[in-house]
Amino acid sequence: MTRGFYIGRFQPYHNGHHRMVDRIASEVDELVLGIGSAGDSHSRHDPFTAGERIMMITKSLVDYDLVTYAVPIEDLDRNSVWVSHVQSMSPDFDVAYSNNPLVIRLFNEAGVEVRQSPMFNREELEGTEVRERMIDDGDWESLVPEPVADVIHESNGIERVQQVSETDANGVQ
Ligand SMILES: Nc1ncnc2c1ncn2[C@@H]1O[C@H](COP(=O)(O)OP(=O)(O)OP(=O)(O)O)[C@@H](O)[C@H]1O
Ligand SMILES: NC(=O)c1ccc[n+]([C@@H]2O[C@H](COP(=O)(O)O)[C@@H](O)[C@H]2O)c1
Repeated sequence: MTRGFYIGRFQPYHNGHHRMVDRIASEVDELVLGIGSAGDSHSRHDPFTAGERIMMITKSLVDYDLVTYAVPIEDLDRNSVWVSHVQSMSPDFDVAYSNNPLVIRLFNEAGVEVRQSPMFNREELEGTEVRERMIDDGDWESLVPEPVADVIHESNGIERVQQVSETDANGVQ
């Protein structure tokens, strides 16, 4: 039995994340999705709450033949103990998945095996691109699994992203 751990901010969970999970699913029996920066929401960089991100992930993975757990992980000011913090919040795992150089370094230093994946269609499948399209009333829905679009509409997410991204009269965010 192998359990994996995949950490990301998932702001929002998009088709690039989904393709990575698809690939991970062929290597593990169970997967923990760590929802990073869990305390952050209502900003241009991090518009969605941990709860909304849990819904996006849970509904997108419902048809997978894989036991999944979504676990919110708040940020710490101390990188050197971050892996212990993650381990204290998550079910035990055998291997971590990430393409983020800091995350890879911290897990490796703590003796945890890390596997990377190729970046899938990174010109479009990037959280920043999805959020920019939301702000510009562009086609963001084709970049996310259908249940993610439903969760975002249900929580009036587009109106929120647009409003928190506005600058005030002085150009300050
Ligand atoms: N298109 C993609 N293909 C494969 N892996 C991806 C893709 N997009 C993101 N990832 C990986 O998924 C993990 C979580 O990514 P994250 O939630 O930061 O998304 P992002 O698209 O990089 O978002 P943002 O633009 O908001 O920083 C990281 O390891 C990241 O490298
Ligand atoms: N010291 C810390 O709190 C610390 C260190 C490394 C990564 N993280 C978090 O892990 C997540 C990594 O995900 P991304 O690959 O999506 O950036 C982010 O939420 C990031 O803030 C936190």
